[in-house]
Amino acid sequence: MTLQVDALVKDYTTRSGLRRTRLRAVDEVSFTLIPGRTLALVGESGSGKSTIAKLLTRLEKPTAGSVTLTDRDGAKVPDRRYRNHVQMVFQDPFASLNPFHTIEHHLARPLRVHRAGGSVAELLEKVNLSPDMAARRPHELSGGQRQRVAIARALAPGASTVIADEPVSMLDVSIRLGVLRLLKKLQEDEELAILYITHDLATARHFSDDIMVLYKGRVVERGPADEVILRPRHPYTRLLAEAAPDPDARGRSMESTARPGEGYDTSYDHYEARWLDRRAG
Ligand SMILES: Nc1ncnc2c1ncn2[C@@H]1O[C@H](COP(=O)(O)OP(=O)(O)OP(=O)(O)O)[C@@H](O)[C@H]1O
Repeated sequence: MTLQVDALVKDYTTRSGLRRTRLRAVDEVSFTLIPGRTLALVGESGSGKSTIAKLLTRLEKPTAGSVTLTDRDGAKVPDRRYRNHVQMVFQDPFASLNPFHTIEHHLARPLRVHRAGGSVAELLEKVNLSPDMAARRPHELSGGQRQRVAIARALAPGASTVIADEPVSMLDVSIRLGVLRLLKKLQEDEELAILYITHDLATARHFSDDIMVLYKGRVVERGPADEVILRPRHPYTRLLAEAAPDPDARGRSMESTARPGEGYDTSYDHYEARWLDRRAG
């Protein structure tokens, strides 16, 4: 399945007193989500990222432009099947699961409704959770485990495309990497197409194939992840890149200065976790 987004526009009208003002939240945005690839959508607060997510998941209607899902043969997927294929993982794993229902309930329902095949145990295994989690309720799980359940629930209807809107920003820094790695693994094993929405350039670089930078509703830059980060062309991307340190460069300089047994562990994991930690603090 391929999700083709063409010249998408979303205008909002706001009122203050008698005055009505129109705001173009998304301005002629086009991109394609391809199986087995992750595209990062990066931009500051208010740049239009969540509006794009709402348009792709059909929570909102576009003012202009189109979103089309096509199968392997290039045939358009009918609207009634669109929702099975395009699923969302939200920022807040606490709000997105019903506290009164077990994990079993959360996962069995979409399996049944969409007759997608597979079992709750298989879904849990895909997201690296043990089968005994099924009997628990959301409050008995950690934030990371809940987000894994949210990902499993997105997969349950047989999703081919996942829109992940800041999927780790509310999680404890120590477990963010695990959840991002899981998404990466699913992208590869399940041939998922992922739109990774974030304001964080460092994780966008490491977990995405391509990056698209949004500024005031417009795409100002796009390309392979490394290229966008290392050779940003647009001044706004440069600003973002300067604000986010380059982990590779730091790793190299640490290696060259630290003697064996002292200083930092330069392995990617530790570095990234520390770096995320620092940002959070
Ligand atoms: N329902 C709405 N009515 C009016 N304006 C809206 C509405 N939703 C979003 N906007 C405006 O559209 C613009 C884009 O908002 P959006 O939430 O898509 O940005 P964002 O990049 O996702 O930001 P954040 O990272 O803070 O979530 C903002 O100026 C916002 O105020």
